This record gives sequence, C-alpha cells and structure tokens, in this order.
Amino acid sequence: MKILSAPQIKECDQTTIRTGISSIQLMEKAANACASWIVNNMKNIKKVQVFCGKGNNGGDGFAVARLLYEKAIDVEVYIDRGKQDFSEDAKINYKKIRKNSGIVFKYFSKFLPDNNENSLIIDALFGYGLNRNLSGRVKAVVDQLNSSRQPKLAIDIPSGLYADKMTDDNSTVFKADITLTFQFYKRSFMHPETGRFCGTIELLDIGLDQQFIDDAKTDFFVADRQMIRSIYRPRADFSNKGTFGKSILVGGSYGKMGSVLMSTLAALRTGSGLTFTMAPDCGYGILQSQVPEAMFVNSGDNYIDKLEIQEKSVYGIGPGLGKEKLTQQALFDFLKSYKNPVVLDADALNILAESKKQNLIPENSVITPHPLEFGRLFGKTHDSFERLDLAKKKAKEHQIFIVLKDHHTAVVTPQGQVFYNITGNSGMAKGGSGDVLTGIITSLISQKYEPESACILGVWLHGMAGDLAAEQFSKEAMLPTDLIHKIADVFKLLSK
Ligand SMILES: NC(=O)C1=CN([C@@H]2O[C@H](COP(=O)(O)OP(=O)(O)OC[C@H]3O[C@@H](n4cnc5c(N)ncnc54)[C@H](OP(=O)(O)O)[C@@H]3O)[C@@H](O)[C@H]2O)[C@@H](O)CC1
Ligand SMILES: Nc1ncnc2c1ncn2[C@@H]1O[C@H](COP(=O)(O)OP(=O)(O)O)[C@@H](O)[C@H]1O
Ligand SMILES: [K+]
Repeated sequence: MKILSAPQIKECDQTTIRTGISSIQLMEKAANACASWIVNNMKNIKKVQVFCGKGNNGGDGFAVARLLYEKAIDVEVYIDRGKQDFSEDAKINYKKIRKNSGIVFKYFSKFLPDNNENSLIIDALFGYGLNRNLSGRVKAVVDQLNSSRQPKLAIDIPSGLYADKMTDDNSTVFKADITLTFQFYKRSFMHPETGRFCGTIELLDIGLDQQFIDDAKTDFFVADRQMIRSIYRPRADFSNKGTFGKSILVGGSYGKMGSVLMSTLAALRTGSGLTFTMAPDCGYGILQSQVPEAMFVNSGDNYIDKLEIQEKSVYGIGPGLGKEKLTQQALFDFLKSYKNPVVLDADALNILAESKKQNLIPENSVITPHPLEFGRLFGKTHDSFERLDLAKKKAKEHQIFIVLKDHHTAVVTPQGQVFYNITGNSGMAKGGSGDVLTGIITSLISQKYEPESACILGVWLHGMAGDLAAEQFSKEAMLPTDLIHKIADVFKLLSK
C-alpha cells in the first residue's frame, strides 16, 4: 500500500471531488466512517467531548459530533475563543450542529476532564493541514487533554503531528489511544518519535479516487497483506531438497552458540532445502543435538577463524560471531573473494564498521542493522527520519538492501524505495529476535526469492510470528524461540 505525502493526499481529495462526490459529501462520508467505527467498536462510550479546529479536520469533528448525538450519545463540542474563520465545509457543519439544542458548546478554556472511562475525548483540531507547532490556547488545551485519564481518539492524525516529518523536540502533540485515519497510513505513524502518539491505528476507507492513487509516485509503502500475498510463492509439488536452496548460517563463539542455533532453526522452519551451520568446534555438540536437520562445518575452535566458500549457497553471517582478530580476517578474506549476495547481521556489521570496510559488502546483499549498528556503519543521525534518509543514500551508494530494524522495520532498496512493516510487537524486544530474522531472510533468498521480496516477506513473517507468539504467551513471556515455532502458523495463514 502506498504512503502519500500531505500535499498528495490533498490533491487526491480534490481529484475525488472533481470526479463526482462534492467536498461536503466526502466530509460526511469520512465522518460517517468515524462515527460508525466508534459506535461499533467502543460500545461502552456514553459521552464524547469533541475538540474542533477551524479547518476540515474540525469540520469532520462537527459532523462526527452530530452523528454520535443522533445515536443517543451525550455530546460536548469545544472550539477556540476568538474569530471563527472556519473553512467552508467546517462552517457548513458548524451551522448544522449549532441547530441542535441538545449539544453543549464550550470554549477550550472551559474544559474540565471527566476522568471517566465511558467518556471519550475526540481530537479534531488539525489533520494533514498542520503547518506549525501547537501554541497558545490550543497547546494549553492539548496539554490538559493529555493529562486526562479518559480514552482518547484522534481523527485522521493526532493534532500536533505532521503527516510526513519529525515534530520539533518538546512540541505538544495529542496523545491518542486510537487514531482513525483516512485511506492512507502517514509516514509519521511509522517512526518511533512520532508514531508513539497514534496508539492503535485504524484505516478507514473513504473511497478516494483509485486512479489517482494508482498513478501517484512515491518512494514509501506499507507492506500490507495484499503485497505479502503477491510475494509469497506456495511450495511446488514437483520438487526436491535441491529445489529449495542451500542456506549457510555463519556465527557463534564460545558462550554465544544460541544465536547461530536460532538462525539455523529459523532458516529450516522457513523452508530451506539444505541447511548448514558454520561455527567453531565448541558448538558442535550443541548444534548437532539441538538441530539434527542441519549439517555442521567446523570453522575454528572457540571462535571462527576460517570461512569456507561453498558454491550455490546463500550465506547469513553474523549472529554470535564475536570480533576476534582471526574472525575479522576470516570475514574480510571471505568477502574479498565471494561476490554473490549475502545476509550480514550483528557482529559481521560491527566488524565492517570498526574497520571501515563497508565497501566489502557484495552488491545486492542484505544487511539487517538495528539503529545502533546502523549508526556504527554509516554515522550518527539526529532522528529516525534522518536515519532513513541516510539509509536510502547508502543503499543506493553500495547497491544493497538495508533492513533497518525497529518497531516498524523499514526495508530500503538500492532504488530508494522504502517498505515499512506493520507486524511485530514489543515482546520481540529481547536478545535473539534479530538472529531469527537473519535465518528467515537467508532461507528465503536461498529459495530464490529476490533479495527485495525476501526482505519484505521475511520481516513481515518474523513480525507476524511475533504477534502469534504474543497472543499465546504474552509479550512479556514470549521468547525468540517461540517466534521460530510460530513461523509454522504464519505459513498456514499465508497458504489459506
Ligand atoms: N475534502 C477533503 O479535503 C477532506 C479532508 N478531510 C479532513 O480534512 C483534514 C485536512 O483539512 P485542512 O486541509 O483544512 O487542514 P486542517 O488540518 O484541518 O488545518 C486547518 C488549518 O489550521 C491552520 N493551522 C495549521 N497549523 C496550525 C497550528 N499549529 N495552530 C493553529 N492553526 C493552525 C492552518 O491555517 P492557517 O492558520 O495557516 O491559515 C490550516 O489550514 C484532513 O486531515 C481530514 O481530517 C476529510 O474530511 C476527508 C475529506
Ligand atoms: N518494540 C518492538 N516492536 C516490534 N518489533 C521489535 C520491537 N523490538 C524489537 N523488535 C524486532 O526484534 C528484532 C530485534 O533485533 P536485534 O535488535 O538485532 O536483536 P538481537 O539482539 O536479537 O539480534 C528486530 O527484528 C526488531 O524489529
Ligand atoms: K486530529
């Protein structure tokens, strides 16, 4: 699914209006979608306090307030004191709602929190039209709303958040529990500094012009089910183990055999035809007893000191590797003579960063850094938007795929496209989760998925396995090894 910028969404709204529906009808459709969602999904809500701005987001707010009032919910509407220079459609909806004697109207300064869980705060102050930080009376009221214990819902975008860029440090933003957003995810929903204001995001289809959406140019996408289904290839019946490639997971050192073990298991569970583990001898017994399906290649005593090249294989290198001098040399020697795409993670990336040998990464390879590893490799950045810009530049410069791991992991391609992932949860924030991802992506590439597809599908699979694991064990108790077991259920879901 495409992510459009605020100006593109505005253009899309206008194109939709030119091709049939009037702007006030479109606003009514948007408001109807919000009101129905609230009535169907928040059955305990008896009262709403709706905060309306002067633009079309405020117009949505007036219309939602009216529609909820018609559904027998108590409604209070809050507006700013002073000149009421509403947008045209906001004015129409303001006038309509003013006719309703049962609806209480107040200025922001008169707001008193109910602190009652049956009373919902609705933020319809600003949407994609925000063009400066909140200040004055509106900032004061949003600060007050944020400290209330009532449930909070934002229409389209939490007010104070820009659709496509960072907010300034310490600026005020409405902190929503739920954001009902129209038609498109916004980039700011995907980044940690800004996305934390959105709560749960619900996408409401308001029927914007499909031709415009199809033609719109963007570098940013959300990997949704439809995209994943178009990438996934069911396993062929007429096949043998050779059909599904050879994965070689390289890593492990004394005390850190668990990581390469998990990568190996994940590669197997993702469908790799033949799976090898290259690890030091101290891991031999552990690996052979824990993963009998994998073959062991002895690559040192307590750490890796040589890296054998095997043809027609896909290497996933890094988990638990360590940074011994001889390990470093083994990695350099390998990368100097191996020119096929590899998957590099963890200490393999740290070694390249510390020795400034990023140029050794073969073209079309995949690297899977978390933000710290990315910083070590390519330099520090001020925030995650800057980090993503730098990742786009580096992916192009080195012709590699960068899987920038985070709550919403971003797959960045050498062409500068960005695919945000929306599966996964904080139960995965535990040492070992990344090792599982390395195994999954290596396995998919060995099964002849193009690196881009392997990254997008792999990150989605990994997050989905995490969501299923959280459902069964809780975010607190789930383990990275549970992710590996849940891969099975994710494939079952995909093949339905
Ligand atoms: N047909 C459609 O288009 C549809 C649109 N829809 C809805 O419209 C929303 C976009 O509406 P919008 O373009 O009117 O902008 P909106 O976010 O309401 O801001 C309004 C104005 O506020 C001002 N302002 C900005 N920042 C400020 C600040 N910090 N403090 C104070 N004032 C500030 C600024 O005006 P200025 O003061 O700069 O003149 C700005 O123009 C969209 O998110 C969705 O909810 C849906 O109904 C579907 C159909
Ligand atoms: N809060 C979170 N929400 C979603 N996914 C997360 C979260 N925290 C971690 N993850 C995922 O778990 C993995 C952690 O990888 P990494 O930081 O390399 O840890 P490891 O030490 O296991 O290698 C990444 O794929 C990341 O996207
Ligand atoms: K809003």
